[in-house]
Amino acid sequence: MDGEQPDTPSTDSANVPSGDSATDAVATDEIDEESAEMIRLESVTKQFGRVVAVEDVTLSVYEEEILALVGDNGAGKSTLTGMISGVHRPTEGRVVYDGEPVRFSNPSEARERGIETVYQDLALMNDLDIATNIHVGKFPKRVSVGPFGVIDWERTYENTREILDFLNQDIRPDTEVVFLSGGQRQLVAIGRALSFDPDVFVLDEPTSALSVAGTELVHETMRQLQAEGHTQVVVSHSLEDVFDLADRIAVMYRGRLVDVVDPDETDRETVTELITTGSRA
Ligand SMILES: Nc1ncnc2c1ncn2[C@@H]1O[C@H](COP(=O)(O)OP(=O)(O)OP(=O)(O)O)[C@@H](O)[C@H]1O
Repeated sequence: MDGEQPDTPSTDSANVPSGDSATDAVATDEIDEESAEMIRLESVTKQFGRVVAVEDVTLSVYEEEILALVGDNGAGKSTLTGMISGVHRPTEGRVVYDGEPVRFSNPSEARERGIETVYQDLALMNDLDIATNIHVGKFPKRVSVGPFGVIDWERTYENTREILDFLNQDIRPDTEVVFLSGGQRQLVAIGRALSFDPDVFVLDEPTSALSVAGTELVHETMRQLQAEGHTQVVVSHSLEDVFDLADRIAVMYRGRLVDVVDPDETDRETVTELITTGSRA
């Protein structure tokens, strides 16, 4: 807020909040020096009027990693991811994407650069089929006269078949979404994001409403996205999710980033403590 933080932290300090040497030791040790930095949030602050939703957060996201963002209600997770996905602009600080400072005005600009967000409320249209849900707003068109064009349904269904194949779903593209399980619906939402061919996925609570089987389906897909080279930032309330999936866990508390931990070297009690008190016991 007061600009005391340097604008450009060193690579070592780019993953951790300042002022906690124990934290620094954990967070820097686990970074693979070969990993390329995909996103760097540099001292970002976001204020809504008098509310400081995010305060002076510095955090890097590395290529092909799954970074989980956890924190209590109102901790600032959505606001932070919103600054990556173009929903919010930082009040202070900056976002560096693929080595270049960016200032997205809206999610479309982030999408153009390869950042795609999958929201928790899927907003799928139940009575329409999978292909339509995936392509709505961007149907492939056949050559036509005038501004409207004619939808190329053959390509629409072919594209959808390819996406469903990638997702290992043996479902017809013309299946109405109402007939799908919760997990499959979430995969359709991921499939829609996938159709933009992004480098980075920002996933907001992707399994919060799902059964155990649905959760596993989404986890498998996220692992597959990772294997295909995608970078993922996932907001989650579920420590089970986070410990199962994440390469690193970033913990927010009252707008601040309080720690970045390696799930293989941390237990759930420690992360719960960080979420609820902002520090380790
Ligand atoms: N558009 C907004 N206008 C005003 N205040 C906002 C706005 N968006 C978020 N806030 C406030 O900023 C703070 C952080 O909210 P945010 O939604 O980022 O937290 P969160 O960790 O995602 O919470 P949750 O887990 O409940 O979704 C909260 O105090 C919230 O009320």
